[in-house]
Amino acid sequence: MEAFSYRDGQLFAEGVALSALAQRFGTPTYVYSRAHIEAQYRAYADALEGVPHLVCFAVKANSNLGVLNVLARLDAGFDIVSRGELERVLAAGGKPDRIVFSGVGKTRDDMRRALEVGVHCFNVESTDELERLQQVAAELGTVAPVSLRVNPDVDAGTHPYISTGLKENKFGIAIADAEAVYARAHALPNLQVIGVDCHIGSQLTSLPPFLDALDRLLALIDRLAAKGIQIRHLDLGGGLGVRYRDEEPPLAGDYIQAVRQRIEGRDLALVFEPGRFIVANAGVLLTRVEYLKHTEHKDFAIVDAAMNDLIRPALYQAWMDVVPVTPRDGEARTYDIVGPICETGDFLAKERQLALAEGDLLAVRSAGAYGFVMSSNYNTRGRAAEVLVDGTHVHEVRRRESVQELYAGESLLPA
Ligand SMILES: Cc1ncc(COP(=O)(O)O)c(C=O)c1O
Ligand SMILES: N[C@@H](CCCC[NH3+])C(=O)O
Repeated sequence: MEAFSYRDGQLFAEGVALSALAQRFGTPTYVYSRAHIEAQYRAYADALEGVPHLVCFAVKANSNLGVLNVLARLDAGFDIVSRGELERVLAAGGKPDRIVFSGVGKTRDDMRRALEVGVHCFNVESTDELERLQQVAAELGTVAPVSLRVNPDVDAGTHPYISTGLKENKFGIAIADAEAVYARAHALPNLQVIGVDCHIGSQLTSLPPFLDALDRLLALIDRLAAKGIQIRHLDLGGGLGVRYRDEEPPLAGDYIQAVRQRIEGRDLALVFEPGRFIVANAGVLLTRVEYLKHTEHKDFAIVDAAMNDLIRPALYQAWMDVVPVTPRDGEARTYDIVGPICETGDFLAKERQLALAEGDLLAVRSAGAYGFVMSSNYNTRGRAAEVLVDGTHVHEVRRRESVQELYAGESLLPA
């Protein structure tokens, strides 16, 4: 579904004009659509009907409590990578036994807390992590449910920074070593092997890499079964791409159908960890043009959002659509849309044809995933507000960071 659309010459988020949100909350502000988040979650959950499953939203994509709460109310699971994400999920009403804990650097403290609350599964990424988890679980007198994140060595065909399933990446346990590590996990008294998982990369726009990885994991599951190690769930991670510009990623329903066909006849539950797919197109970053600067070589629109608010263009040269909230008549020019930060890399978009005037509002689309969560205070800029639109209702799910908050917690040296 389209969460953001034009009516009466203005861009709306569901039933609310973005111009009204800018007036009420100021800019820059992230705006999310509840209906879109729900529809995207359901695209997974509905396609999985009839198979035991968990759709664990990857919290790293958007950890706003309001957003997590929308998903918790749908009984979603969550994929976390830190103690902070764990506490957020619990605060938002997520159930601990629907949480999978991923990440290559889990600390003892992370493990203790996750065991105390009773997460569904630890996705273990190395032998040393396995030994550490055994120790922590033994100290607590409990048993940790584990899955090994296997690196299947398939090329996800995505940006190298977000490709994770090749053997040169830091993630997971090489598939060639997996059987030995499973045997070790099986032998440790305070671990219970329940699953196998992989995550080969993000923003995948075709099915073959997913299915290739799946086939390798199924073969592994068979080899483990022959050794008496029963795998109960198969976690295929996240990674399903979305449309930023003209990509045509597979439909979630087709992806899941293809997976279901391949596991037919097996006694396996399915786990997925979608992040971007659920929230990317549920959000925009609303920003205002501060200045138009025309130089001999270029036209710049200097806006009040910057790379500290949305780093994807600077970090990955990601192309994100920028549209006027209230399109105006007049001559379009080719603008670079840049922020106020003292870095040449501080741009949101390059060479866009727009008719603009100072004070105009722009929306950076597809900003619901890896937007606010990757923001910083660089240049001592307060972080943006976040609001969630639900029909004609508006919830301020995070207020703008104040100037005072920017140095709270710091101190001068003693006199
Ligand atoms: C282990 C794991 N699961 C899930 C995700 C979510 O990925 P995406 O947002 O591409 O669905 C990631 C990030 O790529 C990840 O590292
Ligand atoms: N942050 C990346 C995705 C990273 C995925 C995390 N495993 C992006 O904005 O596209």
